[in-house]
Amino acid sequence: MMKKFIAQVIVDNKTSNTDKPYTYLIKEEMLEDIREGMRVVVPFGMGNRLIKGIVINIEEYEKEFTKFKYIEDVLDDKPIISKEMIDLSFWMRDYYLSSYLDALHLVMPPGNIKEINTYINLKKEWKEKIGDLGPKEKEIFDILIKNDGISFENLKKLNKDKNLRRKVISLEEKGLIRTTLEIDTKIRKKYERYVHLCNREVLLDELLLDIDKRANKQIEILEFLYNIDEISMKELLRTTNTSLSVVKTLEEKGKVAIYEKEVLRDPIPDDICKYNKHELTKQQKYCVETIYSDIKKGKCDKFLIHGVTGSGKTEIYLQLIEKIIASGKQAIVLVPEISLTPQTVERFVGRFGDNVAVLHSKLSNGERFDEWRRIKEDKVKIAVGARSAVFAPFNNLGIIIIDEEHENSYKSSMNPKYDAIKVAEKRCEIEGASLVLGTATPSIETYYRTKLSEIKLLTLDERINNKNLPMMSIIDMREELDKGNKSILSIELYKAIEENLKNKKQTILFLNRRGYSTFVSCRKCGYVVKCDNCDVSMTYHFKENKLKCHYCGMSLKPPEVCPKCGSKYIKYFGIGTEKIEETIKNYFPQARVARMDLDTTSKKNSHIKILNRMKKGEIDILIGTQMITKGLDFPLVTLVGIIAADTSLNLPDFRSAERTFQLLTQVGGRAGRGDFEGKVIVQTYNPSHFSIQMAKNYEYNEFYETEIMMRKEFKYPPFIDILDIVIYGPEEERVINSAKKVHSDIVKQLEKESRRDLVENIFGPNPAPLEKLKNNYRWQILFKCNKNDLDLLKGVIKRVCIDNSQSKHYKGIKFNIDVNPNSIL
Ligand SMILES: Nc1ncnc2c1ncn2[C@@H]1O[C@H](COP(=O)(O)OP(=O)(O)OP(=O)(O)O)[C@@H](O)[C@H]1O
Ligand SMILES: [Zn+2]
Ligand SMILES: [Zn+2]
Repeated sequence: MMKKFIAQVIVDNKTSNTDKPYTYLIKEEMLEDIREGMRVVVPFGMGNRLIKGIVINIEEYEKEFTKFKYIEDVLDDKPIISKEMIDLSFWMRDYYLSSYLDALHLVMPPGNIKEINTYINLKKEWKEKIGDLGPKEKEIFDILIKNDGISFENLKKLNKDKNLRRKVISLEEKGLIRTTLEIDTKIRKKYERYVHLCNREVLLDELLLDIDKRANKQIEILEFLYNIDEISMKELLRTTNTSLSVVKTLEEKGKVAIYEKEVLRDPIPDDICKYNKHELTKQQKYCVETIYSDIKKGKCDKFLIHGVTGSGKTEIYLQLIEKIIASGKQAIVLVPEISLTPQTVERFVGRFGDNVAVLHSKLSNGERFDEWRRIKEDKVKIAVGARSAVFAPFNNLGIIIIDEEHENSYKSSMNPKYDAIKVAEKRCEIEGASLVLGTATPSIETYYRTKLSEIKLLTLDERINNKNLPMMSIIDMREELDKGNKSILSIELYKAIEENLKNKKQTILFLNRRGYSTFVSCRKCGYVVKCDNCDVSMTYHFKENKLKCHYCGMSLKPPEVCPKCGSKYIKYFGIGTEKIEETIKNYFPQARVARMDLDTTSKKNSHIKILNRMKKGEIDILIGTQMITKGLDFPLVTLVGIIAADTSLNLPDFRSAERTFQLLTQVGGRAGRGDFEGKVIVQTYNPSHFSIQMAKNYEYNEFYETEIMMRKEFKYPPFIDILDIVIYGPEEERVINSAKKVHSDIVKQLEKESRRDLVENIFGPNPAPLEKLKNNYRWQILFKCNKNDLDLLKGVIKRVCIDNSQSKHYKGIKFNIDVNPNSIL
């Protein structure tokens, strides 16, 4: 039997019963053109409808192959995804139980693959090289001359050459054309007019021969252009101080060419200052050298830099990256989305300039695609971004650095619900790169792995210039009430702010909440205003005098009297940043106060503006939520007040102690970074809690030891894995019945596998903590399982839920599966 080649293709068809690779035969003449990671057109289904897909695997095949169809066409001249990234996405699909398409989507160029095309542009110098072309190539090139910028697909309609693709590649190799991927979005590309000389081969005198000697401006422009490659029209007019009409005249005379050129949308502001290199401290130097010597030896190890706040971790990253790119490799830096502040970006762009691509969620689709392409085409060496930057399509990755590794925003809430740290680790293994995690407050899971020697620990226990960590004092708010102080500020915090203002220093006040007050309730009967769709309490917003649901966005006018008992004593409880702002302005009318939370920063750049004012010293007191905990480095901040530590302590989550410790340490770490001692004041109703006491004394190791014991005792990660299935849908009864069916099917399957022992660690089905969300009822089944059993359990869940999701039992029902969720709300 003859040998043939087959390709596995994932087709772009969004129903889950087609979510598997399909096998296609490759025509012999196509074999040389097709690679893994390229897009193809294939006949699909009964009617052989032509659809697009992506090749994930090519192999030889010797068995019966008559039942397979042939690939119709190849759409790319180069793979758009590397083999390594395909492997990474399949690993994600397996680990997080997602679909092929969802997993592939993450590693693909942004946007819809249907909208991506290869475009062909002439290079400026094509005239000089046209001599080398054979007759067939010449034929193709003639089409290109008439259709500069044509898509590959359209070129195919104009030229039926069987080897068109190879000829185009050859034209590119000969330097006549350039091919680029481009996305056909509705977003307009950005073009600018450019000018260059038509004929550069002649001497300048010859060029000026037929120009009137009195046409000074024309001569000046030609002389100017003679010495440069090309220039944008705007700049030409400015530098030569001429008008457009003069350039137009030269165009008519055939001296210069005016053409449109695409300029890449560049999301990085131009006014970034240079960020100079620091001479490393001994501890910093030790980190850089240890990690780099490892990399030089070709090991691809994992490191945790545990460095106290203000110990100069960023400088370590920067100097490591410098070495990595000098060796010809590339670097990815992940930072939490909310720390993608100008301050962070400035450090990377200020050091490496144009070599940096910045990826964040506020990019437009066009900007995102351009950044993706700059990375893919090796125009930049460094990508800085939030979670999804872990998929930056570098071809020769040397290092992935993850700053603030303890942050929960590295876990995605969309399918696949991946953890960027785990994915980074996997990617480093696949591509032979090193992984560096950094934080002042390592997550319990990561620190545990340093104890197991899976991750190498590097410690920085000193701040730069030996600055002291700020003094932290804990205020018992119950005692304040006993003393008759009903204000939200303790006496100590009040006095400290007053003093700080007098000394012309800056203060940060932190609150783990937003809005004016958390909820509205009746003091007489206890009624609480809740959202009808979501069954969660609604939040009162003072300025608009409205109640809002933070899940579905519904808003209401607050009731004047209690809807239930008619009493007038319906009242606003709790405090929010707005309320603090009001109180502070009352107490300190002379102070310049600003507030930073989701409400004040929803407009693009507004949060940058607030931080800039802070940097310039135009704000005395900054009030904020989570947004102000991370990465900020303002030398004049000497006082940090934490209004209520209890909000994080009382979260219904096994990580609440860890979160509280991290929060106090991180927020506290914003103080005293300059030349002045810092001070932190923590207000709480629970002052003796170990997370608060140990944060006060900066005792990370003690905190870790206490917490890890509890995790072991109560069976939590890192000792086990947690799996969470939420079953949801619009009809309550169907949801409950489905949840019960899922549960009993899983139990049956486990019995079949002779693993009844696993059943005792299944919790539920129960109503989920958020029982109703956006008109869906939600039930939940939780699993705690030993690491060794995770694959088995996932296999069972896959069979019971995913493979059956189209069955009639589950009509109108959806499953939300999360492997090691951040929280189970
Ligand atoms: N070797 C050095 N010499 C002098 N200054 C330095 C040096 N390294 C870093 N710095 C400066 O020290 C300050 C603190 O550094 P950086 O912000 O990187 O700390 P960090 O460890 O990331 O802290 P955090 O975890 O709180 O964000 C910065 O202003 C930085 O410019
Ligand atoms: Zn009432
Ligand atoms: Zn709602």
